[in-house]
Amino acid sequence: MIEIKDLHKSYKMGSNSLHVLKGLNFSIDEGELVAIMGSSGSGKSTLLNILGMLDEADSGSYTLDGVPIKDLNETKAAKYRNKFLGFVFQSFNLINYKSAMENVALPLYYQKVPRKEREEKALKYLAQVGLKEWATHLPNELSGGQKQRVAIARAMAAEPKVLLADEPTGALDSKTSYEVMDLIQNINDKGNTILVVTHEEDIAHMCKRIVHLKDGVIVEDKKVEQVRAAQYVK
Ligand SMILES: Nc1ncnc2c1ncn2[C@@H]1O[C@H](COP(=O)(O)OP(=O)(O)OP(=O)(O)O)[C@@H](O)[C@H]1O
Repeated sequence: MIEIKDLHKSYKMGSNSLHVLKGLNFSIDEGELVAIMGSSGSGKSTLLNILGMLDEADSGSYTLDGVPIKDLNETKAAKYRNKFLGFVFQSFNLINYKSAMENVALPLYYQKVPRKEREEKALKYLAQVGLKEWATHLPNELSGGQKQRVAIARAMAAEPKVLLADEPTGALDSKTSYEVMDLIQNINDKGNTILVVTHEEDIAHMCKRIVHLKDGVIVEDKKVEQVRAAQYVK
């Protein structure tokens, strides 16, 4: 599903350059649930932004579902991104003046899905994250965990093959974090490929594989022998 080879990324800072990703290699198969771990500044978000086609590497290759990303022009890249990738962020990124249902329906609006169909779909995805009865509520009437579940429903409504989650539990207490990870494990069980950036060990151990970044290089890439079921950690 995802293959990167010798990926490099630097940021220019005046006359200096900060080499953030230093030749990363890995491949991720369809249906994997992978944690990307590392301390602050190790390059996790930079990597996720490149995988999410929100940023480009300086060199190396990135192939998504068999297509080399470099070969796509801007329009094709945007279409490809919308089709294949869903995003979840630490700060939820919901639109405050839109209801939970309208937030979930938003990607469908951009896909030009007719109104009735997108409302039905939005309700279906809200129901899947256990929030159907909250459909008409605004984000500020929801708890942090509920907001993140709306954000996950919104990402899933576009039916992406790959879900990229950047610190999805970073703003949540432990109990709520586990509820969100339980949802992520359930979505993965249905076949979606999911990458979760985290710096929390216990969250990483709820994934099936951990890729550990340090100073822009992969220092460890291991299968989790006993994946923790988030459902039972309360
Ligand atoms: N747009 C940018 N311009 C300049 N430097 C940047 C930019 N984005 C990130 N950096 C720097 O690149 C390094 C890696 O940042 P990145 O956000 O990828 O790390 P991270 O592992 O996700 O960190 P955190 O856990 O704190 O979010 C950091 O030193 C950061 O300051």
